[in-house]
Amino acid sequence: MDTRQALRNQMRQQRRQLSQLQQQQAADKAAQRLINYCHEQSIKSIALYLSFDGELSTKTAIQRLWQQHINVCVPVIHPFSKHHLVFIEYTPTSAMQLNKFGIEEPVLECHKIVPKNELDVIVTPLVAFDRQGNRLGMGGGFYDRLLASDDAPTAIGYAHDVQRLESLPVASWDMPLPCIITPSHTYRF
Ligand SMILES: Nc1nc2c(c(=O)[nH]1)N(C=O)[C@@H](CNc1ccc(C(=O)N[C@@H](CCC(=O)O)C(=O)O)cc1)CN2
Ligand SMILES: Nc1ncnc2c1ncn2[C@@H]1O[C@H](COP(=O)(O)OP(=O)(O)OP(=O)(O)O)[C@@H](O)[C@H]1O
Repeated sequence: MDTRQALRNQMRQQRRQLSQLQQQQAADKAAQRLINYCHEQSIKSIALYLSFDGELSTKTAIQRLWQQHINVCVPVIHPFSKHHLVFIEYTPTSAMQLNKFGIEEPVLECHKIVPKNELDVIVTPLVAFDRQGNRLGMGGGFYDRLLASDDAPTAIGYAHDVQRLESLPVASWDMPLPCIITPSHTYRF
């Protein structure tokens, strides 16, 4: 198994071991940091992910973004373009289903698709990050592909503190992040 895959397994296990209480407290603290970031950057439209596999929960953040009338979108796995995502408007009344990975996503309705260049920021999930802002994801290359195009908006990371490492093995296609929010820090790179 290569180093990146070994690291993924190890870091995914770490975040899954956090208790429900730790998860809840982490989600609340990170949400406050994300709201501050959105105010500072005058964000009106934001993409987040819907958490699974011990990821830092976005639930509190999404509730608060809705209260502030910021448009929230979440990724849906593209039905036929392999390893691509589309972003769909997400509201308290969205009809939901599970995708092939067991992650919640809104039912894909074309008129709810938001082109990525209409988003002010994309909050990416990650498995690990390092002191330079490098990001290791689940291994599908979904976010790397998305962020490689010229019209992609700023992407920031959202993760537990335990997902931080000194340094990550970097691949040529990896897109480093300018900002990563954890429950206890807002890192700028
Ligand atoms: N919450 C969330 N949503 C997301 C992502 C994410 O990382 N987090 N993704 C970010 O890219 C995309 C999904 N990417 C994924 C890539 C691999 C696996 C996964 O569980 N792989 C299994 C093997 C599964 C299989 O082959 O059927 C594994 O590694 O154990 C899950 C999601 C889109 N949505
Ligand atoms: N911009 C791109 N264009 C085409 N293929 C890409 C691009 N970026 C990554 N890939 C491919 O995607 C695969 C997975 O990449 P990688 O292991 O870096 O994913 P990841 O960052 O962990 O996952 P994700 O971005 O989904 O969270 C690699 O085999 C790589 O070749």
